[in-house]
Amino acid sequence: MVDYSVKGQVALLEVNNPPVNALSTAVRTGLRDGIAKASKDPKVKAIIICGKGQTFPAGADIREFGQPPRAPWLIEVGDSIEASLKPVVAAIHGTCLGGGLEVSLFCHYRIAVKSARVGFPEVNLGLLPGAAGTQRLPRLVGLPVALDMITSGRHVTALDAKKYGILDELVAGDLINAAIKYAMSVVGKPLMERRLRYKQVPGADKAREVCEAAMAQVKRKYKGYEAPVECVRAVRASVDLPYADGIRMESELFKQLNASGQARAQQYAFFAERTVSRWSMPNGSYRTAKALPVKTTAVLGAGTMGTGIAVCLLSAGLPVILLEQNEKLLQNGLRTIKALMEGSVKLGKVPMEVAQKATTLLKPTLNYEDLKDVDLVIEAVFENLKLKREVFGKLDKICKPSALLCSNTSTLDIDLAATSRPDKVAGMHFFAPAYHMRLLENIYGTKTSFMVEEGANPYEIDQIMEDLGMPMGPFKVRDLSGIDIGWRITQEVAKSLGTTITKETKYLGGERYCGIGDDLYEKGRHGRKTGLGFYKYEKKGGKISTPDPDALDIIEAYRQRRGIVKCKISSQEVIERQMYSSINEGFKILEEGICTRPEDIDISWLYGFTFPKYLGGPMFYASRIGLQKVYERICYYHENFPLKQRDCKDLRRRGSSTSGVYTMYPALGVVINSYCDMTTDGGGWTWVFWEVAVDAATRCCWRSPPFFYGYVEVYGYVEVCRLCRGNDNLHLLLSNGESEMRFDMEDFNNNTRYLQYTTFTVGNETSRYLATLSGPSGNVGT
Ligand SMILES: CCC/C=C/C(=O)SCCNC(=O)CCNC(=O)[C@H](O)C(C)(C)COP(=O)([O-])OP(=O)([O-])OC[C@H]1O[C@@H](n2cnc3c(N)ncnc32)[C@H](O)[C@@H]1OP(=O)([O-])[O-]
Repeated sequence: MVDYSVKGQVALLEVNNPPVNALSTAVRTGLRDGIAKASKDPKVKAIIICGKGQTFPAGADIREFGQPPRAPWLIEVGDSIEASLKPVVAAIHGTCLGGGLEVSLFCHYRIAVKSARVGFPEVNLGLLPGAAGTQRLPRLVGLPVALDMITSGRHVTALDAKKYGILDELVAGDLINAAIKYAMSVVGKPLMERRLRYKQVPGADKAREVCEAAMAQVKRKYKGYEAPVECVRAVRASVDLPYADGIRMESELFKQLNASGQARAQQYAFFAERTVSRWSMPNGSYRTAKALPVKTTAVLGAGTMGTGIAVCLLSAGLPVILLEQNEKLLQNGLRTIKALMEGSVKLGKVPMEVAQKATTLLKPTLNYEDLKDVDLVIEAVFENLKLKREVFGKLDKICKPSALLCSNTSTLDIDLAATSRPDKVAGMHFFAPAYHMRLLENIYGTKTSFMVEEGANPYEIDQIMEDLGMPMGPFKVRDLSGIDIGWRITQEVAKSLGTTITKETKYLGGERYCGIGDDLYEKGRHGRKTGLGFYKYEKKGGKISTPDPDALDIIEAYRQRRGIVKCKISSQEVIERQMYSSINEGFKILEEGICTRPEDIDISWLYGFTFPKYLGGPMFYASRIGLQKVYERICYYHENFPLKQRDCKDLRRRGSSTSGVYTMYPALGVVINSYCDMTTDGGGWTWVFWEVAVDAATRCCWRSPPFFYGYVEVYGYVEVCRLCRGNDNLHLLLSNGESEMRFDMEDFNNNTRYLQYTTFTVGNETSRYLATLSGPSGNVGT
């Protein structure tokens, strides 16, 4: 894991743990032993620590966080590096992150290539740098930079890192040769002043103001997140306490965070994000699919979504033809794109050169003929089926046969596009703002406005959801995406059902219908674009929202017209009704096979709706609350606030049976009672092989992802079972949310079948656990 060699008078410790050289137990051991060996070798005058392959260590091995910690601790390894009597140089390339950056801060010198990046991303995993990073970085760069880096988790370029004083030198050409030369140049120089533990934090006299301002900022910016708050506390200790006490405090705070549900959720989100990229469908998977080349694109419609999508494509360096139906709309769209590009440059999201190039890549047109050679067309016209069908008809005639014809529709059936090339037609639903959100997906939202109908205030609902960590409440989102868009969608839905919406419509397609949006629409309150929606804005297209008594009057008039008696809805109920209906919908999506893994749903929420990562996503959140409890509350809401037109009084009874109960809420109940399947990853490995016996009934709820790790809920006894592939073996992790049990499967590398049969105790209940593994050459067994 750490390759040791001596080049002339320099010992080279090369971390060799692909893919990212994570600081696993074996790597930590290798570094400790390498330093000891080099220290004893009289030929060696200096030591270099670097990474083999693509990067310097990118951090601790995240997969080890859920396991009992194993020595040597990173901080002990670091202490031995710092104590070395021979100079130690960190030679950095790739990403030097988290524990990797901590290792480099124990070194006496740090040099890097220009393309390298450094950072402390622990905060994104619900943690803080726990191997002296919070005590050593401030000593090197001062509080403001340290606080910014540690609380934001951002990656810093090598150029900036040199400016801040993190790096001593940037080198060009071969890194190892440059490092050897550099190491020899520092031999004999005093090391004491290079040992950060002995330094004072620069600007310590301003510590109080700086830390208080940072604390206020993280509380505002990262509402609900624990880690940024503890990061500030730990950094402050670098000034308030002697080094050793600061380290102790850092360690305490690290342990506290690591044991919290938030860290677990954020680490789950990290791996879930990687899991969902390994998609698989009946006719192929990420392994077999070949990407179609897209060199030229076109966007139809220069409204809010069309311009956003154009900015997204231009920012990726793709040429875009923007088509509109008349010159006025086209010019409006061009102005919007220019303003959005300028805004993105100001926010540092798009480099200036990219924005400048975008002006040459954008071609406006009113003529469909100009689209004949493009590889990809994204239609973003009004949500009107007739119009969309017309557009697709034209595109089908004009565009080359290989062109992909995509629709940004959020609601219409893509199969209705009616072209001669259905295999080249797809839905491509961007989330607003399209140039900012990382998700291209479609998961249906919540049923919030029911609550407003019953008496809740939209501003309170938004505040509650924002306090939970959502960047925008659901009503601000509706104003952003356009109340007129929602209105058009429901008109189309009604049309497709052969009906029309009136002031009295209470159900549409058998589901409860809320007409508050229609009333706002009729008053010209179309959201941000008109300066009025649920909120009032400082101008048309403005961003500063303020509650508007006129909107509340419209809502109250609506209630009176409908004879609805206003009732009080508590914060807890707002959260439950928002979250649980989404969770229920998530289980329905799994049950219907639209998604195969809970991670797919969670990632859609994390990136589509900016769901707070510290909760992990709605499905993960459900697992933490406990499915039994979630299910009971769903039953309660279903009985008291039915979303469907028909009677649902017998839900509780039916929900406990395995026969399908497909009304709005009970999907969860159905999935609770399903069994976990065996699956294969398409590459010859079989991964899911468990059966958990809980008395007579086996109750698993989540299907395991067909890849290297997954989660399975075992109702009533164990919360999470996780199958992980470590670097050199396979293990299974069982957890009840507080403690975890690990089962190693050491025969994995020998491709032999392995049977593990054991008993374990969780919450005073003893269950039997049986797991069987087969390698590529074996058969699946149970
Ligand atoms: C007390 C000590 C305190 C220290 C705390 C820390 O250091 S906290 C840590 C602080 N560090 C961080 O938070 C850095 C987290 N990592 C990253 O941000 C990115 O991975 C990257 C920028 C390093 C590379 O991006 P990229 O797009 O080139 O690649 P990619 O993202 O697709 O990953 C490739 C594979 O590597 C895997 N893997 C990655 N990192 C780790 C890890 N640390 N561990 C284990 N595994 C890790 C990843 O799961 C994936 O595996 P898969 O799915 O193929 O089986």
